[in-house]
Amino acid sequence: MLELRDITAGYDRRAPVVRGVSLAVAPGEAVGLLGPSGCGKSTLARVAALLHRPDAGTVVLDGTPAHGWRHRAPRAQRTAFGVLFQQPRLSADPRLRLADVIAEPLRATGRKTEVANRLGELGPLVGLGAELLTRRPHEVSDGQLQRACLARALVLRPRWLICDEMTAMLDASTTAALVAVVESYRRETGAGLLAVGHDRTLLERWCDRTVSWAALGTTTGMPGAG
Ligand SMILES: Nc1ncnc2c1ncn2[C@@H]1O[C@H](COP(=O)(O)OP(=O)(O)OP(=O)(O)O)[C@@H](O)[C@H]1O
Repeated sequence: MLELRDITAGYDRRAPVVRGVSLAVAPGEAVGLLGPSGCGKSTLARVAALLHRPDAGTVVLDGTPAHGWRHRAPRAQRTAFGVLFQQPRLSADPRLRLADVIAEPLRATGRKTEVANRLGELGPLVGLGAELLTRRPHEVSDGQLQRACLARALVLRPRWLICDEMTAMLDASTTAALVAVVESYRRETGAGLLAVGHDRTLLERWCDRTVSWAALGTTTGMPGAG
């Protein structure tokens, strides 16, 4: 179970963007979080993935409260998450070939020996052929780069996927392809999903249940901003 308990978070302690929000995702469950631009969804998604320390509240992973954030999170907790962001160009090192973007988490956790195998599995799964895997981010489209970022998110076989507007800049067919990859991974592994976005149709079709930001708690959300 991934539990967010009474989370308050933001960038200025005097004016948090997330206030007293609670949300739980059961193992294998897909939860959509729907809200307007600027309300704080991404901030909450980053808290859930242990990438942003909340000002107050607790993230509980399978009964164990998280204490460290980012690189200070225990490896077992950090690697339990695969995270996919809206803008792949901000999250992929521009100097790396796509194969190395995908393999980065394996190398960072001392699992170099698995690189060739995992690339052989994940490249075809996300629709990236051998030639594309040799290119750098500036030599591929946003959709191709997002496919690589999805493969990177899956490479350590996470128990939880956090997708923050992962398809916002993609066309309908790439969106469908990436959602299908996530769903086949979840069927195979039983991973849970928190998908954040503002596209109600997509989230309702994709997820077991969809909650709206307004129903989650008291926030200082700024509808229409951002
Ligand atoms: N690094 C930051 N420093 C300061 N303020 C930030 C930072 N990141 C986000 N914010 C502010 O926090 C608020 C919530 O941002 P957040 O990205 O969580 O919203 P969101 O609901 O995901 O929006 P969108 O759908 O537009 O991505 C916004 O008002 C935003 O300007």
